[in-house]
Amino acid sequence: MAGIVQFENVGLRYGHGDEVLRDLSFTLAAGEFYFLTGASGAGKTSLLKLLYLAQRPSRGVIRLFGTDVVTLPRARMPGFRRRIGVVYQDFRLVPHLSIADNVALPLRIAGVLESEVRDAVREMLAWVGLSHRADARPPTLSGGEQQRVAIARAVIGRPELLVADEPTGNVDEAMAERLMQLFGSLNGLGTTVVVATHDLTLLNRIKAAQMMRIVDGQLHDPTGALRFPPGRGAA
Ligand SMILES: Nc1ncnc2c1ncn2[C@@H]1O[C@H](COP(=O)(O)OP(=O)(O)OP(=O)(O)O)[C@@H](O)[C@H]1O
Repeated sequence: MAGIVQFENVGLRYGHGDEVLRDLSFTLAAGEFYFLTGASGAGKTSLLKLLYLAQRPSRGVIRLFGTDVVTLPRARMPGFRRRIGVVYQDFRLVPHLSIADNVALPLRIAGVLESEVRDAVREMLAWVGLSHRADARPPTLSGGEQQRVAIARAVIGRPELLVADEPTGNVDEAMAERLMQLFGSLNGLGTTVVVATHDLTLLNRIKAAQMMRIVDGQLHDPTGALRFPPGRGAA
């Protein structure tokens, strides 16, 4: 399958510090499901930020949907970002909007008919078990509930690429299973999914998933190809 994301010798440093990501070269295939694992501080969030265009690399080439995004003019960034759903580690909900309006945001930005927006929001809130909180404001929700809203907002527009940073860090095991099913369904519809997590129990929930492990800022594979867990074989 075609590469939806290509990194070539990518490095990232913040300010004048040492590089926190080094020599990243890999391709993500369209329609695949990837887990990104690694110890705290290894660089998972930094790598995801490069993927969802919140950060530019200090060196190297990143191609997204076939386009070099490192040299992309700022004016073209929003068009690219709309093709990517993001579940931020800190949720980033809009505090003065209701839960339903937060979830509706990607569809409203895309100009979807209001009657369709309402149906889609109702369906999404039911999926994440929050139908009864549709009119609440984010600050009145628990951390786990806010995380579920963030997930509903990220997936509702069926993005081409979904990037999720510890998306089940605040929910119980049953909800984590349900959310992984949701990601799996989206993946079944063609979305490429990248989930960063510490939670190794998640990895077994998506049987066909591929693993990327980051160790101290480097993908743990000297060839730059994606690494698979022992016993699963190579790509
Ligand atoms: N904005 C920043 N400015 C300076 N250094 C940063 C910044 N963000 C991250 N870092 C550093 O980059 C390194 C990688 O951090 P990152 O958040 O990507 O790791 P992580 O694997 O996502 O960790 P965790 O699992 O704890 O979220 C760390 O050493 C961190 O201190």
